[in-house]
Amino acid sequence: MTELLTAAQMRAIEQAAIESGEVTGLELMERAGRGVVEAVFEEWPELAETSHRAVVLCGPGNNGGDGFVVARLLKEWGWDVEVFLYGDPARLPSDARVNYERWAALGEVLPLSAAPSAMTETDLLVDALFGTGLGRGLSDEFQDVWDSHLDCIADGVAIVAVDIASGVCADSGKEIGIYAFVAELEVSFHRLKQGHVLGDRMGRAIVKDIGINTWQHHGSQTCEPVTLVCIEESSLFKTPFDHKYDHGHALILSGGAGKTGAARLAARASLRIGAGLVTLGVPGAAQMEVAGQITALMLRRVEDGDGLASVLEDERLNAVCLGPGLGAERARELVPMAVRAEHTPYIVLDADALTAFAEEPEALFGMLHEGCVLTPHGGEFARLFPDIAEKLKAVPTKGPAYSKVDATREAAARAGCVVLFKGPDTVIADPDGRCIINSAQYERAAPWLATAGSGDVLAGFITGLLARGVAPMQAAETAAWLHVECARSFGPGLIAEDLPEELPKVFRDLGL
Ligand SMILES: NC(=O)C1=CN([C@@H]2O[C@H](COP(=O)(O)OP(=O)(O)OC[C@H]3O[C@@H](n4cnc5c(N)ncnc54)[C@H](OP(=O)(O)O)[C@@H]3O)[C@@H](O)[C@H]2O)[C@H](O)CC1
Ligand SMILES: [K+]
Repeated sequence: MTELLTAAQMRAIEQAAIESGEVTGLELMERAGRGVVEAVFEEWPELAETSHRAVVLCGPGNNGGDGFVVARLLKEWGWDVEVFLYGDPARLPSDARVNYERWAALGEVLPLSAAPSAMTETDLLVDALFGTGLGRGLSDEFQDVWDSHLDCIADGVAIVAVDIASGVCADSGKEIGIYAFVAELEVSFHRLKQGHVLGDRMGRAIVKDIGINTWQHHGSQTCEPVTLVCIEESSLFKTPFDHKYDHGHALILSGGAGKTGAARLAARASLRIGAGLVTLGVPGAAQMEVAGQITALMLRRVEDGDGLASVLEDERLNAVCLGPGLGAERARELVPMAVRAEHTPYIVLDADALTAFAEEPEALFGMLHEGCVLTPHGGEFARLFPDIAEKLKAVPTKGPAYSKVDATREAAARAGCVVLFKGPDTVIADPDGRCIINSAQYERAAPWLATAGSGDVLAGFITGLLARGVAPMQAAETAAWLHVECARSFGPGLIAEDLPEELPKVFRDLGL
């Protein structure tokens, strides 16, 4: 399980490790600097072959301290290294100060204002200005250096950020202020921070171990760390002795004539992910249209709320999906029936089933229960949780900033069920605060997933897993992960119809 930490959690872990006597702060700083150099040579092997030039920008805290270690190690490697410091050396924290002195025995430290001219002729730029201690936006004093770093990017200079690019909030991934740096490579320590996978991050983040072995959970930390999705293949297995009813029966409600495509996509996805049976619930006017399009899927007429209530008396129907192509009016009538159905444990609400309650979200939340899963994209999220979306959208002036993790946790607590907030950084939270991120960034980037109907397929995947008896949180995370894997496996040219059809290949690759 890959944990992602906040700056406060990382500080608590570091503090606990130092207090336990396991390691000193100075040792951690040395390992951090060494990790950065190793990572640079792994990322750009040509830089390890001969000596080169480096410019190291150091800040006033321990991030700057790591920078002095990097400078010393590169110098010892035979490089030509120039170091620039923002701030007063006398005010550096003690470990950073020690490394400042160690560097000062080898070379000069110039003020940051002198850096731009050196930055025009470097092979490597090391951004060690600010890390997890970023408290506010960078002031105009940084403008020239920031402009020069843009020139470095344009010139193809290798740029590495120590921990995280300076000016980027480690908790939220948001840029604080206007002078946030960009780095091709970010080298974080012990664990990635939440900010490395939230937002539209550029570059690539990797983790270097700095020898902190124990997870010390501090009393001051109320939340367990967020993790990256980790799927359990065992929840997807079928045995030769299973009957189709052992894998549940999903009901996907469709909209009227001419609007049935989205529900059919969701239904196909539910079937492919392994629900034993999948039925489309359609109004009479759309029956012929749907009947002509389906084979393994079944069809039931669901005209209105009463019709749905009577269909749901069948206890074998254990998961219902409402939203894709449903239409707001039909959603307002059917959603209350579905969430209140006595024998139906699992409900997925997507698209129209969310938007239909934009005027009265509290009425919706009052009906929901722990078997429900909401799957909003950004727009739907803002309609249901306008105040939370407002906080998330606000331009931050200080760190740590309100993050998509904070927003999703707050939404799940308010709704009283699992909320899956879509994006390249899909965040999934349950009402207890458990939170997981499915990152489709870096090596898992899936740009072709942004296509019409892709969300309907995701809703169908979740519904299918719920029908199979997978618990809501795990169903949401497994579905989100498989959704990205299908897109990556198919590759360019992907359209939503391809996603369920790619699932057998993804399953085979998982060894199912
Ligand atoms: N956690 C670990 O295990 C290790 C972390 N290391 C490295 O240390 C940094 C975190 O160090 P820290 O000293 O806590 O924070 P920073 O270096 O990021 O920055 C703090 C100083 O910066 C000042 N600050 C903050 N924002 C601004 C700003 N916008 N403009 C100017 N100055 C700013 C802040 O001053 P204050 O006035 O706010 O108090 C501090 O002086 C972590 O990222 C790692 O790189 C270890 O070395 C290895 C182990
Ligand atoms: K940095």
